[in-house]
Amino acid sequence: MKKRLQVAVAIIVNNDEQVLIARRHAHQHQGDLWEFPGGKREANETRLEAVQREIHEEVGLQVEQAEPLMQIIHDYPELQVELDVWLVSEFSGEATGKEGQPLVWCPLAELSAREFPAANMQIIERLTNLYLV
Ligand SMILES: Nc1nc2c([nH]c(=O)n2[C@H]2C[C@H](O)[C@@H](COP(=O)(O)OP(=O)(O)OP(=O)(O)O)O2)c(=O)[nH]1
Ligand SMILES: [Mg+2]
Repeated sequence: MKKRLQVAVAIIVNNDEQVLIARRHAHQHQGDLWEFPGGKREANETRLEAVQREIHEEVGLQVEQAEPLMQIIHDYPELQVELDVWLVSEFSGEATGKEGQPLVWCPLAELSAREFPAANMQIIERLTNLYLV
């Protein structure tokens, strides 16, 4: 059986319609690709707690309010991921790459020009429809 990871992912959009993206380190799974910040949910936490913790740990922001956007199950050759995607409508703090990862506030219209893991295709489509159509 392939391993399945439950991953909390945050779409953080600022007032200039830019989305926070981070570059995954080369040695990580899906390395060198861009991602929406997030990570694996721990056994003792809710989905919301997971996204709040991951965002604080990785980019130093406080998630004040978030709504579930979509869930994606995607099979990579080596593992399966379940992305639990949240739309963060309110946050505080200044984004910094707490794990040394490059961060970019990327204009929504330019997201599709970046390389993301295959599982992210649907997210980018959804965001394009939500904001740009
Ligand atoms: N964070 C994030 N992970 C993604 C995205 N798309 C995608 O396929 N993934 C995959 C890559 C990884 O297999 C998994 C996330 O794991 P992770 O490496 O971020 O987990 P983590 O933050 O808990 O990291 P670690 O403590 O294990 O180093 O989900 C995305 O947009 N954001
Ligand atoms: Mg992570």
